[in-house]
Amino acid sequence: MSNTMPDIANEPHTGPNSLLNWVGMSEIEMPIRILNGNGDNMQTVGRIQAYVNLIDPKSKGIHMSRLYLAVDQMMGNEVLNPKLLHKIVKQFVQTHDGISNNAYLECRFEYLERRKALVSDNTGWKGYKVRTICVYRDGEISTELSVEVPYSSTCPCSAALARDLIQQGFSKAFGTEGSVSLEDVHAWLGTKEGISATPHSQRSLAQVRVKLDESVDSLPISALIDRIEDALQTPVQAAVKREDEQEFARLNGQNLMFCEDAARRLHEALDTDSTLKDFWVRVNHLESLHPHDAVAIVVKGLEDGYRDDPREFPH
Ligand SMILES: Nc1nc2c(ncn2[C@@H]2O[C@H](COP(=O)(O)OP(=O)(O)OP(=O)(O)O)[C@@H](O)[C@H]2O)c(=O)[nH]1
Repeated sequence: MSNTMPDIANEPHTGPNSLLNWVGMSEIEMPIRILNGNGDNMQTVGRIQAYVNLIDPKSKGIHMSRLYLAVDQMMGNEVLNPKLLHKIVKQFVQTHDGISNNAYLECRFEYLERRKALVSDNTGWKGYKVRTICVYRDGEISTELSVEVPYSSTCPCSAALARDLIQQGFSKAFGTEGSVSLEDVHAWLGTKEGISATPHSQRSLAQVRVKLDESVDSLPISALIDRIEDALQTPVQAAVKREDEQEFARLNGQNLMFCEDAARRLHEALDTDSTLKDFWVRVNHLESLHPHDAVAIVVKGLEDGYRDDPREFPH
C-alpha cells in the first residue's frame, strides 16, 4: 500500500540547500520507565526532543517517523538509562545513513520520589524536574543529566540585623547594667517581644547539569538529588508535623545562605564525585526582600568543559 503512495522525501531537492544542524521533533509525548532511588520501576510522562543533522544538500528532508518509532519502541520496552539513550541516538543515525551523522535526544520528565520527613516517621512525595540530553557527534557520545532541586535559604545579613534588634529589645526590657533573673530572661525569650525580628527566607532553586562518565550505567538521579540536598541542608519538605517544622527552622538558622554560599557548597559537593565528568550549577534565590532574584552560577572549571553560561535550562 505505502509503495504506491507519493513520497516527496525521496524526490530530488531543488531550492536553497544548506546543510542543517538539527532537524526533528520536539514535545513528543511519551511514557518513560524509570527506576527510583529504591530500585522500584516507575512510569512518568516524558517530553522528548529528537533530532538528526542534515548533511546531504540534495535530500529533501529527514525521516521524522524513523526517529519517532525508534524512541517509542526502545523507550516503551526498557528503563531509561545511559545505555538505552546511546542505543537510540545510534539508531537515529543508522536509519539516516548518508544524510545524517549526528543525533540529539532530550527527555524531560517529572521524577517523583518519597522523601522522609525531618523528624517524624512520615514520608511525602516530591517531584523533581529532570532532563537528560544524549548527543552523538562525530562518532562520540556524551550524556548529560539535569535536575532542579527546590530548597529554602535564609539571608545571613537579615539574620544579623534581626539579632541586632533582638539585642536592642533586650536592653530596653532589662537595661544595660546590673543582673537579671534567668527565669525572667527565659520567659521574655518566649514572647513576641523577645524575638522581635525574624530574618527573611526564600524559596530557592538549584539547577544542576552534570556530564556523566561513560562507565555510568544507570541514571544517578536520586544520588544527585541527595548530594545537592545534603550540601544545602534545607530542601523543601512534603510531609510536615510540628516537630519537622521546628527542625526545619533549626536547619535554616544553622545554614544561613547567600546565593554565593549555596553555589560554593554545591561546587564543593559535586567536585568530589568522580562519576561526574563536569558540572554546571545555577542557584536562584527567589527573594522575599526584593522583587528580583539573587543568582549565582558556577562550573567545575575544566578547560574544555561547561562554560559559564548563565542561562537557565528550559523546562
Ligand atoms: N521531513 C519532514 N517531515 C515532515 C515535516 N512535517 C511533517 N512531516 C511528515 O512526517 C511524515 C513521516 O515522514 P517519513 O519518516 O519520511 O515517513 P515515511 O516515508 O512513511 O517513512 P520511511 O519509509 O521510513 O521513509 C511525512 O508524512 C511528512 O510529511 C517536516 O517539516 N519535515
